[in-house]
Formats: sequence, structure tokens, C-alpha cells
Amino acid sequence: MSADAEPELELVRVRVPAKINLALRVGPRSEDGYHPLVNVFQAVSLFDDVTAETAPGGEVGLQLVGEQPGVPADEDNLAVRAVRLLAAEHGDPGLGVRLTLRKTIPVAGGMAGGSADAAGALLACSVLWDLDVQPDQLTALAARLGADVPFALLGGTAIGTGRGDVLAPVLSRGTFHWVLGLSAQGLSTPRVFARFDELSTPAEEPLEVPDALMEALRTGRAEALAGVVGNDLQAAALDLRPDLADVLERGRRLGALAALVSGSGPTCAFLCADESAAIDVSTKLGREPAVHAVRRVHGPVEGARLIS
Ligand SMILES: C[C@](O)(CO)[C@H](O)COP(=O)(O)OP(=O)(O)OC[C@H]1O[C@@H](n2ccc(N)nc2=O)[C@H](O)[C@@H]1O
Ligand SMILES: Nc1ncnc2c1ncn2[C@@H]1O[C@H](COP(=O)(O)OP(=O)(O)OP(=O)(O)O)[C@@H](O)[C@H]1O
Repeated sequence: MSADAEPELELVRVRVPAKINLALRVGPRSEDGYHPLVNVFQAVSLFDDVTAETAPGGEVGLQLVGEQPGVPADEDNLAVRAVRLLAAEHGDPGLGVRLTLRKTIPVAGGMAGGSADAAGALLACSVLWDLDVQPDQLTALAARLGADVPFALLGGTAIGTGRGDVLAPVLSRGTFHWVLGLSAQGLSTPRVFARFDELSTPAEEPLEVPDALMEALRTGRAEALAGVVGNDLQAAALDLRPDLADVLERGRRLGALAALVSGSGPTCAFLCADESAAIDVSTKLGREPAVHAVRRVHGPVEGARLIS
């Protein structure tokens, strides 16, 4: 190694946000089993950390920090699948890594926690292994791992079309304050989409994002945004989990401007007028027996980023 060569990295840490869906319009199921979506994502300040450390030839190890019921600690973990895909497409089979996941995003909560870990693993290993891979190539790999994975890389506010993975950033001013009502039990995303199919006769008209939603994001007015958020999967999630209807209603009564299920649920997201309203709602909602835990977050925040 020459005197001025960069030393090889031995550890890379990446932080990745959860998402809320501000608008989720769902079309009829396609032949491939997926549904065409118009999906307005906002990244919020609830994060998983993914650490990647060098490991000897070809070995991919995974450690989960803290108890994480329901999260596979083997090859099924989306973060492990992500690094295998990255090595196969842009590296070589000899590349090894030891991954550590520190999760705070609820598991099977409708906030794209597994997708966040996959996005974090892609970014971390591309840096650790010093791969010549462009951001659009990482995004293409992300889309192969899951519909929500590309947005976890991008962050901010964005519209997803196709399966929800074809992204266009959206102009959004200011900061929105949210309270999240978490459930003790997760909901399976395929199950919620299947219930959506059973319950609905999806409209034939093209899926669109209301102009009023774009305008509310441009102006940063929470009151305006509250009138136009919506989730086509909400009825299916409530059908599977009727108790969530009470949680949404409690949040509205406590002063939230809007209450909706995030993505496929069961996490309930409450939009508040400002930070102090969010503190008030979260304190009171936390006392509700039906709510397992509350988190206070803001958005938009940036997507997957290196923190060391
Ligand atoms: C509900 C959302 O979280 C909203 O952001 C996403 O659409 C789901 O994203 P995701 O969990 O990353 O989805 P994937 O892992 O790609 O797919 C999981 C399952 O969700 C269903 N799925 C997902 C995306 C989509 N456009 N149509 C679907 O029907 C399919 O049953 C699929 O087998
Ligand atoms: N790294 C991971 N973290 C969490 N779950 C994982 C992970 N890898 C695989 N899984 C599996 O994926 C399932 C869904 O987990 P996840 O937390 O991503 O759900 P979600 O947030 O509802 O997803 P989305 O909002 O993208 O539909 C889990 O129940 C678990 O079996």
C-alpha cells in the first residue's frame, strides 16, 4: 500500500428510517400477484441501524441486538438476502460480512422495517467492500428485494408507482409531527393485500394522487395535509384487526388532526398540528390499554445514510 492510499474500512454503520404512507391508492391485483400502486411515502424519524464488519471469505453472519420476536436470524432475513444479491451482482462470492441489526422500527408494523434493513445492508456493504456501484444500480437491486426497499434508500417524501418502487421525489416544506400507536402483534402484508382483494371491487379509473395532497406538502401545512391523507388498505387492515378502529378514534378525540393505518398496518399514525400537540397526544394515547406503545416522530427525514 502506498503512503497516501486509503486504509481499508473494517466497519461501516448505516442508519435507515421507517416510512409512513400519506396516500396509498391500490389498483386491482395483477397476474403476477402484485397490485399497481400510487404510494406517497414519507420517511420518519424512527430508525434501524445496520452495521457491517469485514468477515473472512464468503461468510455472511447476522446478529440481532435485543430481543426481536419474528425477525429471522438466518438466510431469510431481508438484510442477508440483500448482501447476497449485492455480492452476486456487483462483487464476488468471496466477499464476507458480519451484519448487526439494531432495530427500533416495529416488526411487521406496516412501516417497512425489513425493507429498511435491506436498504441499509446494501449501502453498508457497497461501502465496506468498496464496490463500483452507482446509486441507480443500488436502487435496482433494492426493487428486486421488495416494493418498499427503494424508498428506504431515498427517504424524504416521494411518490412510488408501479409496485410502489418506481420513485419520484416530492417537494415538501417544513416538518410534520406524528404520533405512532404500535401494536403488540404484527400484520402480514400479503394477508392484508389478500383481504383487500376479497373486500373491494377496485375502481377502474386511473390511480392518482390528489392535487390537494401535493399542495399541502408544498406549503407544509399540517391542517391541509390532514384533510387529504388516505390509505386504500385501511379497510382490509381493520377487517383483520377490528380493535384498530378504536385506536384511530381515540387518537382523533385526543386532538390528532388525522388518524390512519400506516401501509398494511397495524401501526396507527396520528398527524398532529405541531410538536407540542404531538407531545400531548402521545402522552394521553400511551395511557390507552389498547395501545401497546407510542412513539413520537417527525418527517420527512433523509433515507439510508452512513453514520460511521
Ligand atoms: C403496503 C406497503 O408497505 C406500502 O408501502 C408496500 O406496498 C408493501 O411493500 P413490501 O412489504 O416491500 O412488499 P413486497 O415484499 O415486495 O411484497 C410483499 C407482498 O405484498 C403484496 N404486494 C406488495 C406490493 C404491491 N405493489 N402489491 C402487492 O400485492 C404481495 O402479496 C407481495 O407478495
Ligand atoms: N430484517 C428484518 N426485519 C424484520 N422482519 C424481517 C426482516 N427480514 C425478514 N423479515 C420478515 O419479514 C416480515 C415483515 O417484516 P417487516 O418488519 O418488514 O414488516 P412491515 O414493516 O409490515 O413491512 P412493509 O411495511 O414493508 O409491508 C417479518 O414478519 C419477518 O418474518
